[in-house]
Amino acid sequence: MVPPLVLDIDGTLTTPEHRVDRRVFEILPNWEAPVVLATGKAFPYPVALAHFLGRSETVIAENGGVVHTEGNTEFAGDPDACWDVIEEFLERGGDLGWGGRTTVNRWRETEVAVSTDADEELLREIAADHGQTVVDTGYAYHVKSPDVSKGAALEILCETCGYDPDRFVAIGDSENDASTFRVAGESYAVANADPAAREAADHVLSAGYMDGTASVLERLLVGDGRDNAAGVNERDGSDDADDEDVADE
Ligand SMILES: O=C(O)COP(=O)(O)O
Ligand SMILES: [Mg+2]
Repeated sequence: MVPPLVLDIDGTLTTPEHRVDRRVFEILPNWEAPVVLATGKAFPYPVALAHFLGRSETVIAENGGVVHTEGNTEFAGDPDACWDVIEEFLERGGDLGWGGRTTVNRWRETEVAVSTDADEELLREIAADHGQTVVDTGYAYHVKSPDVSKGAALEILCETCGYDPDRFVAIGDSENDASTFRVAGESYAVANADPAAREAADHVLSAGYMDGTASVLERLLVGDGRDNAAGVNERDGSDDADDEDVADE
């Protein structure tokens, strides 16, 4: 029996060129347990991906600012405060980036995404002054409420759906996945993960992007069990035989 999954999108289900990897459409449509897409992207993106996978729209978007399951959508965060941060950031010479009018924030409901070309120090200073925080996902700086996270959203979603969070296997690549890793029963950081994700994960994979994710999913499918899925070395440095999927700790 495969476990339920909570999967990040950018950097985890994608290629290094930021495209959704074809294996997502080979493996996930028939996964015989819940699949939760948990992303920093705006709400429509995981909904569309779930739809085109032929799966239920059970998604976490905007770093936990949106929790959506069939028929129930919950929002968290303070978008007005986030936009106040942006207004002051622009007044003080900051730039949202993205080359002007884009869809990056068009459907975002609870936070604001700023290009990683922006003045990070100024953005962080102003966000703190407004009681907000900045999360760097490697794809964008997200100005968001500090008490909003993917992990907190997973707990809400599990409560709503009657799932046990400890049954979930989580895979991700950046600091916005660390809270998910702390809630899920088992967690994997792909090789391209940032230090925060690597530190929070139970296992760090030697393969990056969807190569790493697929190595875990394929192991779970053949019934290696969660203890022997890719990333078999426990963080406690047990002397399991090195697995080709596991980075040297
Ligand atoms: O949109 C981002 O900045 C990151 O998205 P992700 O959480 O799916 O990696
Ligand atoms: Mg990611």
